[in-house]
Amino acid sequence: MKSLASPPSLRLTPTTRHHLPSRQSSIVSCVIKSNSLSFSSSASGFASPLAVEKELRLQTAAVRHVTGSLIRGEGLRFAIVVARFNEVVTKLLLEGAIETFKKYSVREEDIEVIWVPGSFEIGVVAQNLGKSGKFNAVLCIGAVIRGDTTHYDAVANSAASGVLSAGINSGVPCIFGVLTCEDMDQALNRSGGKAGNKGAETALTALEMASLFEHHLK
Ligand SMILES: Nc1c(NC[C@H](O)[C@H](O)[C@H](O)CO)[nH]c(=O)[nH]c1=O
Ligand SMILES: CC(=O)[C@@H](O)COP(=O)(O)O
Repeated sequence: MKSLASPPSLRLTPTTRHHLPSRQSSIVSCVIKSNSLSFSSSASGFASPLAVEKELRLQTAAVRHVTGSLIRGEGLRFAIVVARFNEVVTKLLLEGAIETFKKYSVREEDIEVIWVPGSFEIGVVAQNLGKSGKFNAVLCIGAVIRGDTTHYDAVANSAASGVLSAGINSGVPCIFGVLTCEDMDQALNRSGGKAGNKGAETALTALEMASLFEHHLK
């Protein structure tokens, strides 16, 4: 029995039995388990696993897969909206984001940083920047940390829906880099501590989305 990795376009139900027409007009039976194919027979009248593999490749070769690239940052322009609230955290997230942009060949002069009082204010500014037509993506950075009241939920949810609306209304990718944490420890862990730097991670998302729009969706 031979097993081969399933191409990404073949998302078939686990353990479903499928009949695949072969070029010699015989029928091949195979069982698809998660991401691999197991062929049940090679008796006469059945194509060999190799023939099936070839067949599958032929069937999926025409499907176009489009993703943004992380290796073409040069020439892309980014705005970063940063909340001053919990600045000790947001400054670290910002540093992570800028370092990442530079690592991926984004020029310093193509990065603009705009400070706002708190995460609640990010959305309206992101939308304005998106609509300006000057940027390929807008990265939004903030840190919402739970206090004693329900204020946390209002700010965190407004920040998320504000950034989402900004992207949809402007047609420019607006990336959500706002931490929503239970306490300062969690926030510091995510801004260069034990859990990495979410600012750096969201910069990668911004690069991928900017490249997707620039090279494929315009
Ligand atoms: N508590 C947090 C805030 N609160 C401030 C709001 O974002 C806003 O500036 C104010 O309500 C005026 O509109 N902001 C954060 O970014 N993080 C918080 O934890
Ligand atoms: C998450 C916050 O907005 C925070 O500053 C508010 O704290 P509290 O809920 O104690 O008023």
